[in-house]
Amino acid sequence: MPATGAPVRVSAVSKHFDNGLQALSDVSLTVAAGEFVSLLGPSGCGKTTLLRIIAGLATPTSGSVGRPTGRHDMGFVFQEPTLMPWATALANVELPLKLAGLARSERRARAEDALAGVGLAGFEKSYPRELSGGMKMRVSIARALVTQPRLLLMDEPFAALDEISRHRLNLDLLALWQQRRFTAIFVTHSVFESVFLSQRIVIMGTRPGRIASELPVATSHARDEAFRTSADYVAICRLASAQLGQAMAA
Ligand SMILES: Nc1ncnc2c1ncn2[C@@H]1O[C@H](COP(=O)(O)OP(=O)(O)OP(=O)(O)O)[C@@H](O)[C@H]1O
Repeated sequence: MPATGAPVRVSAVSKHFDNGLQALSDVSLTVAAGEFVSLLGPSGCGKTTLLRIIAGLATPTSGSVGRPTGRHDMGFVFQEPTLMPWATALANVELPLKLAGLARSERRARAEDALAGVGLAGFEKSYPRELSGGMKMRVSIARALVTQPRLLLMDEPFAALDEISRHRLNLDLLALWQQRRFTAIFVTHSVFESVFLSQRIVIMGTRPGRIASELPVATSHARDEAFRTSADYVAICRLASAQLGQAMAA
């Protein structure tokens, strides 16, 4: 039985780098257990810095973060799939379980399940060089989900993919989220992607990086391909674009 999502609370976080640059100013954000939230903003507004602070990969200069603390509670997907080129898809997905000391037979079974969950059954023995960009990203997602994390952090995971692959991965990610209900925080530059995927969009502005506004994606439309051409989608994209424009102008 997969674990359910865990809440995240970011309280008054600021971040100054050693070179004097202030990347984040007084950021507070609560993400409910099982919620899907996008961080949307222009380049340099501190999205990655905020995600790294939430992940515990960077420390805030002031403020605090509450997140699940178990060893396997968090999965991370980066823009680059960061796979080991010398290892098969299966071995790549097994890695977190191997590091955790799971027995070979169990980790193999769980990694096979995770690969099947992202539509890659039959590709267990493939090497990264034999896979398309979209398939490599699927392996990366399977590796992040193989420990059944309660929180999945994603930093522009689909930005380097062609539009068709990106749309397909959007749908597959949503299907995984609907099955497992992990909490998801998704960084993107794309208004369209943020509206398609999330329940709430947190819009960030620059100089210094901060939260400018929040927009609930209020729709009862199913998140399928038809949503992309629905009146709700178009209206919410328009609102998100306007708020992003305001955040960048402020
Ligand atoms: N280690 C660091 N030292 C100094 N400045 C940094 C460091 N890491 C990031 N920055 C700066 O902090 C600011 C925020 O960077 P960050 O990568 O979080 O933004 P972002 O919104 O994720 O941008 P992008 O969308 O381009 O990835 C930028 O001005 C960046 O140059």
